[in-house]
Amino acid sequence: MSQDGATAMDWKKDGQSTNPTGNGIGNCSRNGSNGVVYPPYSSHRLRLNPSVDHKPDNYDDLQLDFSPLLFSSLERYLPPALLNSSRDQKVHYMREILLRYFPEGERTRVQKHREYRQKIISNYQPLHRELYTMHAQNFFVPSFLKAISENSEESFRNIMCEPSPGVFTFEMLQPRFCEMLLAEVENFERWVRETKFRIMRPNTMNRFGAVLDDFGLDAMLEKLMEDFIRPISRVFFTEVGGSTLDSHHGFVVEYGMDRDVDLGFHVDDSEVTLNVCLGKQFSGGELFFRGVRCEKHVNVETQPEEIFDYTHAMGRAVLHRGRHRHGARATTSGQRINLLLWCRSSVFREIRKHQKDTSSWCAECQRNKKERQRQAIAATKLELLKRGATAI
Ligand SMILES: O=C(O)CCC(=O)C(=O)O
Ligand SMILES: [Fe+2]
Repeated sequence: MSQDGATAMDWKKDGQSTNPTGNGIGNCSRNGSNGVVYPPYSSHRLRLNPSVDHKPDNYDDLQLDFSPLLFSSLERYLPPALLNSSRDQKVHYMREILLRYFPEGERTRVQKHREYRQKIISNYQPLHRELYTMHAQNFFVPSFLKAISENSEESFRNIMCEPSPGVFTFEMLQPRFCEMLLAEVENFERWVRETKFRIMRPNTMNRFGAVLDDFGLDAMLEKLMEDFIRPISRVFFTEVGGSTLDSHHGFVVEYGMDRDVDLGFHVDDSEVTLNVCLGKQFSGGELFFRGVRCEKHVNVETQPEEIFDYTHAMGRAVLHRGRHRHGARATTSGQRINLLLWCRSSVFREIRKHQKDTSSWCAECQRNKKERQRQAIAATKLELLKRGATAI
């Protein structure tokens, strides 16, 4: 695939797709982008600040399509005139708002995915149960633990290299953890083969690999994001929602002779991506980076200073923005397995729908902005010179 045509790597979540295509410029998976029809525009609004003294109704006894707790929590944000109206009126008003954010098609898809996970979890026997809850001392190397506990830009910089702007690399996982996770993945794949269970692959560009969240590792990986990746992202990736990361997609990718060979040029469906090599023995498989781009500029040419290649090493992490265009070269011998954690911020995604200026992180937007400023200054100078000349 050409390195000036980056694919937006999607994350198929419905479990039914068996023919992923990584071709062409796709769209990131978001609310509203899956052919979902929104209810017509409505003037229903919530207040910015809650009425803290208001005691919300209880909705437990109603047959609702959203959690009763959601209604009780939302009630405090209703316009004051509605606070004392009937429960039915309030439900009607709040439901219409909720549907705008979480339409029916999306809810059905989430429900199906929940059932798919449940089916796996109730049948699959884990090999290493200690992987399923966060044991930081056993998982991470001491330098990483120290940097996280000190929780400052300085402590992070002490353990990190930034070989190219926005690409951070650091020692992270203990060899024993890597070995155990590899064994767990192998165990899961054996179970899949034996039971002929049809599993979903991690995204639209991988034919191999497994979604760790789907066989019980989601709680541990959520903790990994919240307690370890978010503090770092808060410092280095604030402008893409680094401090508000609130969901993740955790998976492994596998390359080798009887696996995927390489990975085309793409952007991830994430705000921040953590990529850690778990092993095993391999050659090749370098990651190549080619600059950060917004949707509009995803295929704009690479500047020489944006070219950066990275060689994976077991236990070493790479952290980058999801919109940092990248790909993986062919793994020429052996087998390479990497742990990927795509971290997302719902707040950032919501804000992005309304705020079009992406010059704080898209390198091309930044270049265009600087060029406009340069031209404006040049035009002002010329104007001043002309005025000076006519005044003489
Ligand atoms: O193979 C790799 O190391 C890169 C994987 C990757 O970029 C992805 O899965 O999003
Ligand atoms: Fe990626």
